Amino acid sequence: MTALNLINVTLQYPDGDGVMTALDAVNLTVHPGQFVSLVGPSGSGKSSLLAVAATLVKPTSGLVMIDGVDATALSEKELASLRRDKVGIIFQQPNLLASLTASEQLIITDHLRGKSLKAAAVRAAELLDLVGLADCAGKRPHQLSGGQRQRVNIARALMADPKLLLVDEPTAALDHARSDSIVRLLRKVSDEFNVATIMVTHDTEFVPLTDLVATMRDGVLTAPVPALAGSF
Ligand SMILES: Nc1ncnc2c1ncn2[C@@H]1O[C@H](COP(=O)(O)OP(=O)(O)OP(=O)(O)O)[C@@H](O)[C@H]1O
Repeated sequence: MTALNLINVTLQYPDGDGVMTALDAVNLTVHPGQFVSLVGPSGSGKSSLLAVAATLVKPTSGLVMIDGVDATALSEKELASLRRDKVGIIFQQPNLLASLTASEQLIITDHLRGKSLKAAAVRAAELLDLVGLADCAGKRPHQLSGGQRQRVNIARALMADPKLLLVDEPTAALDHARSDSIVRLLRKVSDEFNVATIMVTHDTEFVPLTDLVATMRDGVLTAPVPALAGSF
């Protein structure tokens, strides 16, 4: 079973009298445990691809298969539960709730899914430990560094045990050392959780930590190639 399969996906926006093609017949297959870098110039369609894969934006045409389910055939309600159960989304800015502790940020997501508070608290503690924040469980966002907040963000995205992790510029707000450790953490998460991860990045130096790299240009995606140093 593939975690994500985009088949001939085209996304167009109205643009004056015509249309702007943000995604042009994009095909992409990502298997469980694969870590894919998505690179390309500004405005080439990377965020559009993530939004379509996250089922937040419906493509103009084509299929979006997540864990074997065709998301383009689902109702809004079915899509919301597919997203909640199968997709973890990590944006550049963590968007943590200012009044909640690190642990509560995680617990609340599981509680909203109908899990018991006790089970959610156990899972939250495990995940905070995994991301290296066992000592920070009781801290609120303003007591954490930028890198620590991004780690909470990653842990929160893992609460549902997603099949697909979509990560948009996770290192954009971080210095080099913190960026490196965040990408290494995502590598570890992909391996240990067998989750398919797509990371949009401008930092091509971190691409070799991933398995494959795909390049976007004017809405067209090149087939992914092995992400070896110097290969892209
Ligand atoms: N909601 C929208 N309405 C109209 N056009 C849009 C919309 N969202 C994106 N676009 C256009 O689609 C194209 C692709 O944008 P997108 O944000 O996906 O690129 P990107 O590669 O992620 O760029 P960046 O690296 O700057 O974030 C751009 O020309 C953008 O202006």
